[in-house]
Amino acid sequence: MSRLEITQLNKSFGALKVTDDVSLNVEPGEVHAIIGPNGAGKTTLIAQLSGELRPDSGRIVLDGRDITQTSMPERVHLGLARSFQITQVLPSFTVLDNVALAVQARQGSSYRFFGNVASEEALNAAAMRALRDAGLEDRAGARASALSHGEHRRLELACALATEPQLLLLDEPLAGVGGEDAEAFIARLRALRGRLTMVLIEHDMDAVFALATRLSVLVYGRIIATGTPEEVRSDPAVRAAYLGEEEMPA
Ligand SMILES: Nc1ncnc2c1ncn2[C@@H]1O[C@H](COP(=O)(O)OP(=O)(O)OP(=O)(O)O)[C@@H](O)[C@H]1O
Repeated sequence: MSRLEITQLNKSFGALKVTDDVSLNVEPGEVHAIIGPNGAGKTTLIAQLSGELRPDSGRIVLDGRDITQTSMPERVHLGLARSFQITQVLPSFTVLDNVALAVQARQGSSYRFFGNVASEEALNAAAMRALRDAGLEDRAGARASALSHGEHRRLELACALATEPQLLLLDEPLAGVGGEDAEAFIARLRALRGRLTMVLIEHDMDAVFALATRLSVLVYGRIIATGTPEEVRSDPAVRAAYLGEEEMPA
């Protein structure tokens, strides 16, 4: 069974068709990148997957369950997390406490943050696991406001991981992140490959080709190609669509 099945999804803003009959399967453990020129409809597609936007028609199925009409919080509960959107980092809280709050949000009211030592320890242990996966464990005690931009993005990743998602939607995780920070981030995401399924939108083509197991290319709301990085890279229609836009690695 596919982790995610998107069938004939359509979404328009007025006369502008932004998602045009999109069908796509994402298999468990894969990193599926969605690339395409500016304005192709990538963010709009992700927003429909997260539940922020409702499609006009079509179906979204997560692990065999139709979630097309399911609310955003319920989707999170079902194992779908959108990084960089579902969590708001609290700057005056420590890195660890920020992630612990995200763990607590997943666990609902069954845990209390204060008052019960055992539950607090469990909360912190789960938060530390997420911090390790995001490569931020050595910054656990720092205030979130003291983090660099790259570290801040990894904190957001840790908060998303704290919800233990089956499917993680990553919307331009490397935006504004450069150099070593970007490399560290890509290494973290690579290490997570196979453990959870990811749908990735990213403008940095080197990162996309380093991470994606498969890619879909979106142009004017339509998927013009889906395949492995090699297949997509050599597809003439894809190269034509990218001409004069973003660079495709040779
Ligand atoms: N809420 C909205 N109302 C009207 N038009 C919208 C809305 N959101 C997006 N659009 C339009 O839909 C089209 C697709 O936008 P979207 O942000 O999904 O593209 P994108 O591929 O993510 O672009 P980018 O790579 O530049 O982030 C654009 O033409 C955009 O102006």
